Formats: sequence, structure tokens, C-alpha cells
Amino acid sequence: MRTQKINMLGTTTINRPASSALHFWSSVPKFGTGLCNTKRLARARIMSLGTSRGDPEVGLEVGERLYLGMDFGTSGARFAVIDRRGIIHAEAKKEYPLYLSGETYDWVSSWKVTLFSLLEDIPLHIRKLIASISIDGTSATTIIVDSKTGEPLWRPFLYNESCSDALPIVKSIAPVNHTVCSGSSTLCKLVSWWNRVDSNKKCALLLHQADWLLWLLHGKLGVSDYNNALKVGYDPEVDSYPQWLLSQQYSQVLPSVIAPGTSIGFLKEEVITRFDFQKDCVVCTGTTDSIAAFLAARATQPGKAVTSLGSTLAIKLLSTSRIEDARFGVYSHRLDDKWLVGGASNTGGAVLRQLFTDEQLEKLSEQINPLQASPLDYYPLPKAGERFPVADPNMAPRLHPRPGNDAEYLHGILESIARIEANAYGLLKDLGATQVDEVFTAGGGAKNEKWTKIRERVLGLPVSRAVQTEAAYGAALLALRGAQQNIQ
Ligand SMILES: Nc1ncnc2c1ncn2[C@@H]1O[C@H](COP(=O)(O)OP(=O)(O)O)[C@@H](O)[C@H]1O
Ligand SMILES: O=C(CO)[C@H](O)[C@H](O)COP(=O)(O)O
Repeated sequence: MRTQKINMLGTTTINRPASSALHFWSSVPKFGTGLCNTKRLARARIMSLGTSRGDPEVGLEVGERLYLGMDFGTSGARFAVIDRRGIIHAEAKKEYPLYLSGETYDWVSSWKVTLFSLLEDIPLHIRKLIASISIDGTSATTIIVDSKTGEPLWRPFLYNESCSDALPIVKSIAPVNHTVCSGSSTLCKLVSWWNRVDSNKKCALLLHQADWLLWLLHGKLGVSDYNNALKVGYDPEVDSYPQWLLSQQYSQVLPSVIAPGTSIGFLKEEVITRFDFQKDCVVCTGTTDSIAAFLAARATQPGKAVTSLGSTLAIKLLSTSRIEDARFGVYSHRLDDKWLVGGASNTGGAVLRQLFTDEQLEKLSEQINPLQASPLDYYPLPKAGERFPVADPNMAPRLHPRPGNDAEYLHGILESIARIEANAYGLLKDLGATQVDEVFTAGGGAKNEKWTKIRERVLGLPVSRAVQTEAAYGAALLALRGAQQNIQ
């Protein structure tokens, strides 16, 4: 298992952002990887490794605390530790160890091992200052667990798994084109499991990946957040499960739901002891990975959007209107008093990783002229199945004809993914969402400046790398908010 230490990100002068409709998110100053104040960074690093003696230079006051965010993405997990100003004091990432269990991977073991291994990677002096923790995970990644022990009763359903067998049943109970009316929805996964002859229904409880990981830390089974619970049918507008769902027999397995970044309780004693956390360290509800990436980007005005170019392409557009239409894989997550409209395509980095290493991507991208359109027309998918802006579980990948020159091939793939992104934003506009006027990029693809220029040309919009590109930073902001609410 490889732990890759990401360089400590620099800090810039504290920007007091203009007032914004998004409450908390605009109250934490923006820090970026931009003009790094190395002196301040160096002192921050010293401070975070020493005891907190307080230092006006980097803003750490005596006794000041830190906030831990963890992102469990598709290919690996990351953490970021920030202070109340948003300065990063430690971060790292780790690929999942893979354990084969018969024909399939034991993802639950991979996630659990990675969780505790990353906690070990946080320097002890920083761990001792952490006041709250939050975790984001891949959306609709579903684990059915024993409601008494928390142990999984079945293998997890991953975020992009489609349980089309359950779709007719789900469509028969849910409103037309509701978010759950997609084979990859959490509700389809639950119904598919419930209808299995060997499902142990008596003591079952449904959790999402982030919920289960957080449970390992706080020990209170059955708590989720209204972002993760959206795709099982939770209605974040009325803050409850709808009656058409509560009247189903399997509603007994649904978790309770509270807002993201809400304190659930203190760390379990065994976690405090094992990792030397403070006894007053709280664990807060999390969110999904693409929402955490949106939070990290600090976009606070309607019309701003974040495209997460990770293994998948997940789009989040801040909108004053709520849109949902399962025919196209479009749904709206709640963010305080606004809506994050979008969806997640299966195109993205996973296809690139099937064809090129990260080093090859860098080398080949250098040869691309982003201002020149590629004539190649692909629909890049890692395997059959697409969720958004086309919702078709049988959609086949299109990656041919392959030119002899790999740089040309990559150019065609990057441009084709950009066209999918442009179609997605056009669809959101046609469905009535606030018109996008600027796109920030998160995820591994955000580092590719040639791709950013291709996307800017294809989208016809300003496209830039988000100030913070890691979802773990967004999860740390949730932990910070949870700690501040806990004090009030
Ligand atoms: N230079 C690059 N250009 C485009 N994509 C890249 C580049 N480097 C890495 N990637 C892609 O980034 C993806 C990993 O991003 P990440 O946000 O870590 O994904 P996830 O969180 O979904 O696991 C990989 O699929 C990889 O192909
Ligand atoms: O693609 C994914 C994994 O990275 C998830 O589906 C992504 O989280 C999008 O889901 P949501 O919009 O609910 O956050």
C-alpha cells in the first residue's frame, strides 16, 4: 500500500470573501496553492509538528484546534487537516489495498484498512490537535449491515453498479422520473438485495460508504446525511423520507438522516486510545465525494459549477432551482438554502487509466495543441453503462478508430470527454437550472492544463483549476463547521 505525501499546500494572504448566500462556506477564507508564502508555510509546518504554542504569523493561537477531512474516492483515499482559517497542516493520499474474496474484491476490508492506516499517517502532534472529523464517500455506494454489530451482511454495491432488476419495482412506487428511478440508485440496490432469497432481512440496516466509515469512528449505528441519502429516496427539501417509501416493508432498514457536517458524537474510546486523539474530538456526518469537491472549490454564487475529473466525471452546478429527471440521470443535492444540480457520468479518469499511466498522460498532453479541435469522436467509458447525461446501463464505450499517434488519440479522448461535459451543462440549462457562467475543476484531471484549455474551448466558458482540488479539503470544511456548531 503506497502512501503518497502530497506537498504541503502553500497559504496566501487571508482573503475575506465577499458576503455570500452560502452562510458558513463563505466564512472560511480561501487559501490556495497559488502564491505560496513559504515563510508562513514553513512556520505552519513547524507549528503543526510542534506543540501548539501559538504563532501569530500562521494564525495558530495557543490551544487552537485542527479539523480532519477524509475522502474515500474510487481509486484511493486522502486526508486533509486544516485550521479554522482553512490553512492545510497535513495531507496525504493512499491507494486502496486490494483483497480478493473469491471472484470479487473485498472492498469493505480495503476501506477499513485504509481508514486506520491514514489515521496512523497523520503526525501525532497534529492528531492531538484535531477537534472534529468528517468523511466523504462515493455516492450510492451501499452496504447492508447487521443492525446490531455493523458487520456487512453482503458485499457492498459500488457507486456505479446498476441493479436494473429492481428498476420496474422502484418505478412502480416512486414519482415519475424521481432520482431513485435509475438502476444505479441506492434504492434499486436495496430492493435488489431485499428480493434475494438469501437476504437476512430481520436485522438489516442500510448504510452508505461514508456512513459506515464514520461509524467505525463514533460507534453509533444507523446515521447518514441528506446528501448520501438522496439516492435511497430521502427528500432534503422536506427533511424526511417520503410516504411512498416509508410505506414499503424495507423502509425498516433505512438510516436516520441529518445534515452534512453535523456532530454525531465523540470518537469511540478505542479510537481515542489507539491514535491518541483528544477525548473531546467529535465525528460529524459526511457527504458524497463530488459534493465535498464542490465545497473545497468554495464556489458560492449560483451559476458557478464544479466538474470533478476523477475516475468519473461528476458535475455540480449551484442553482436557485431544484431539478431532477432520472431519464437523463439529473438530480439535485441540497447545499444549505441552494441546490447542487448535476449528475455523474461514467466517463472520466477510469478510461484514461485503462489506456495510459499518469506519467504517459503528462508526456502525451505536452504534445497536444488545445486550441485545435480533434476530429476524433468517441464516447469514452471504462465498460458498458452510462449514468449522465445519458442514462443507459447498456451504453457501449466508443474508443475507435485509434490513430497511430498516441498524443492524437489522447487529444480525441480528452476532447470527447469535454463534449460530454458540454452536453451535460447544456442539458441542465434546458431542464431549467441556473445558467452556468464559470466552471472550476477538481479531481486528478484538474492538473492537466491542456485539458482545461480544451474544455474552455468546447464549453465556451471560463474554466480553471479549483483553489483546492481535493474533496478531502471539502470534508475538512464539514468537520470545521460541525465543530463550530458543537460549540454553539
Ligand atoms: N495529467 C492527467 N491528465 C488527465 N487525467 C489525469 C492526469 N493525472 C491523473 N489523471 C486521472 O485522475 C484520476 C484520479 O483522480 P482522482 O481524483 O484521484 O480520482 P478518484 O477520486 O475518482 O479516485 C485517474 O483516473 C487518472 O487517470
Ligand atoms: O461518480 C461517483 C464516484 O466518484 C459518484 O457517483 C459521485 O459522487 C456522484 O454522485 P453525487 O452527485 O451524488 O455526489
